[in-house]
Parts: sequence; C-alpha cells; structure tokens
Amino acid sequence: MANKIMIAENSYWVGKVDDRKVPFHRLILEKGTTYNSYLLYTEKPTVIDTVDIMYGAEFVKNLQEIIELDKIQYIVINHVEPDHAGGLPALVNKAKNATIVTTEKGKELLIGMFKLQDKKFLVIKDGDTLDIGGKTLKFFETPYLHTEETMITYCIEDKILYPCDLFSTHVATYELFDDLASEDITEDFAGYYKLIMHPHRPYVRDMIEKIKDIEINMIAPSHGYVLRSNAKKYIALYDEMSQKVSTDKKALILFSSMTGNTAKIAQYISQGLNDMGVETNVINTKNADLESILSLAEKSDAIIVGSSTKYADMIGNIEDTLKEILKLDLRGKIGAAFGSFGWSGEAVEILNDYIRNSSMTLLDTSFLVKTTGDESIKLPLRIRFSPDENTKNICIRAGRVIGEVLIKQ
Ligand SMILES: Cc1cc2nc3c(=O)[nH]c(=O)nc-3n(C[C@H](O)[C@H](O)[C@H](O)COP(=O)(O)O)c2cc1C
Repeated sequence: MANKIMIAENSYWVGKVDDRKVPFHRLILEKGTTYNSYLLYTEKPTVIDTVDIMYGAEFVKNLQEIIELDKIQYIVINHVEPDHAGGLPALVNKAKNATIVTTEKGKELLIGMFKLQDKKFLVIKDGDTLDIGGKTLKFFETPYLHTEETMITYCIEDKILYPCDLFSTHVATYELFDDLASEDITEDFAGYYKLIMHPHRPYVRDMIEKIKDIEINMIAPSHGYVLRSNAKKYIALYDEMSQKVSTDKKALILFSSMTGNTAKIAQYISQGLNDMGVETNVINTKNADLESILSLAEKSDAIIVGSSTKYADMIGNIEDTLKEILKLDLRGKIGAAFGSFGWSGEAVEILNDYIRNSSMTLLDTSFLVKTTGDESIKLPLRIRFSPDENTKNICIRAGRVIGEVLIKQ
C-alpha cells in the first residue's frame, strides 16, 4: 500500500520513517529520524526533496503507486546531502520528464555526486518563483544552513514552508504532525537546532530576515514533525535561539600592512568573529606596545596573525612581535595566519609555519574541515591585493568559521 499522508490539498508527505538508531554526523540518533519528501500533485507534479540514499529504491517504488513517474515535472532539491537528495538518482532515472530545481552550487554538487550531467536542471536564484500549475513555489537561498548550496521553498497558495533541514527534529515519528505527538516536542526541536543550526547562527538570522514578511501556516521540514499547530511559535524559537550570544571567547588579531589591504582583512575577520559572539582586539603591530600585546595574547583563546608580502617576506615588526608571543605558554590556544599579497604571498606561509611550530594548535584547512565540515574556507587565508566584495565576504566568513571552532572547544 502506498505510503502517503495529505498535508494540504493535492500535497502529500511521501517520505520514509527510519526507526533505527541512526548513525549520523559521527553521532547516533537515539530516537531515529524521518526523511520527509513531499509530492505536490498539481498540473505540473512536483517532488520536494527525497529520502536517504539507502531508501532510494523503496522511495521510488512508493511514488510509483501514487503517480505515474513520467508525469513528474519538477524535483526540487533544497539541500544535496544524501539523506535528502539520496533518492534523486533513482527517481530522476525513471521520472524521464522531470527537471531538477536547485541552486547553482546545488547543481554542481549533484552532478559531481550522482553523475547527473545529462539531466535537465533549472537553476534558481534567491526570490525566484516557479508556476507548477495551480500552485506557485518561491525559493530563498539560505547558504550555509547548514551547507553552502542550501535553499528553502515556499508554496504561496498553501502558505507552507519547505525548509529541508531547518526546523527539523530527529524523531522517527509515524504521527507526522506536531499536534499529534504524544509528548512536547520542544526539547527535540531545540536539540536539533543546537546541534545542526546553531554553529551557523548568523545565517539563521539571515534566513529569518528573508521569511519575516511571508505568511507561513505550516512548516514541512525534511526530518521529523510537520509543524502545523503553530508555525509562528517555531519561527520565534529559532529567532530567540539565534539571537547574538556573547561567549567568553576572545581573539587577538595582529597585522602589519603597507597600503591597508591586510588591515581590511583583519577588520573583516574580526567582524565575522564578532558575529559569533567572540570578542576581538585588532592591533597593527607597527606602533603597538609589546607589553600590552603580550598581555592580550595570554588572555586570548585565538591568536590570528597577518602580513602582506614585500619582496618575498613579511613586513614591519610582526615577526619580532610573534617571536615574543611564542615564548608564552600557548597550549590550548588556536592560531591562524592571513595576509594580502600580489603574486606569491610568502609572508602568509611563513606566519603559518611559525604557528605550526608553536605550542598553539594550527587552524588550517584540514583542521577546519575536521571540526566544522566546512571546506569553503581555506586557511591560511590568502587574499590577492585589496579585498573586493567577494573576498570581503570570504574574510567575514573565515572569521565566523574560526568563531565556530572556538565555540566548539
Ligand atoms: C615593494 C613591494 C614589494 C612586493 N613584493 C611582493 C612579493 O614579493 N610577493 C607578492 O606576492 N606580493 C608582493 N607585493 C604585493 C603586495 O603584497 C600587495 O600589494 C598587497 O596587497 C599589499 O597589502 P598591504 O596593503 O596590506 O600591505 C609587493 C608590493 C610592494 C609595494
């Protein structure tokens, strides 16, 4: 018998309940989870997200009992992780007329992961709408929630938000709707937020800003309960939980700069750290007092050093300052290097070597990937000449990711 639950007129949950203890992100989900997929059975039938890769064949078989797969016109992929996009290859191979709807980055990742280069894609941008014949979908890009390519989908007529991982819970519920749950789900809801979304707190704020003016009657996420009792309450909870929190973490950012480019990078990194509630001191070593730098270094959890490159070396007295700092007991602190350069950027690498050889833990790309799962930021941070809009955002993001590491310590 087909597995479908109506959530609105012509709209159905067609997902999978996984009531095992599910291994996930180096954890075990004790209460299991669900992979919520939705079928909007309009004139241009549309599937929103799929299920975990291990249930792909079962998912397609189930859908086949509900709809002739050739009729499916669109498959919306909000997020490419295989617990949501894992059913896509099996589905799109049978749903011959379907176009995959996703972000630019989503398309790139899906092609890479599932070899879908021969399939039809519709790449959406923030705010785009799509008429699916009787219903209209509106898309919002929500990068880094919790990976770079993510977006969320809103059905204008039904006032339903399909936010994929956002607003989820890891509970293997067969009841589906929050008002049918046998116990209060707030703890599971908040626990999921803390685990998956809170490390990306500034981006949660961006998402809330994007959806603040739309009327949402129901939230249909991709794990756990469909929230129909009081969608506003759950949005308010995300709003509350993602408010700026001050941490007890501190970072010292030292730099030297000829024409101000590295100074700008230092400020942007500081901005990103502040977004994560980390207090920063940003100091140009040129005229600074060594004693106060050493005192700040002792009190800081992270020491981030930057210099531009001049004739294959660093500039100013940053090297002398760093040598003095390295005489301190720096165990338990993290260190990272950055700098502007023109064509070779030796200064950044030499600074990085100093940190690697110190008692601090070097924050480099490998460490970042292992701690945060983020590979979009490369450390040491190398910026060619003056930061433009794109590299400015990379610098801010580097600060946020370093902040994430500090919070997780
Ligand atoms: C005298 C001089 C020497 C430079 N030598 C190098 C070099 O050896 N390698 C390099 O990658 N860039 C070199 N550059 C480029 C600078 O690193 C680049 O302009 C950088 O953006 C300056 O950043 P700042 O304003 O923070 O000093 C040199 C620039 C100048 C003015």
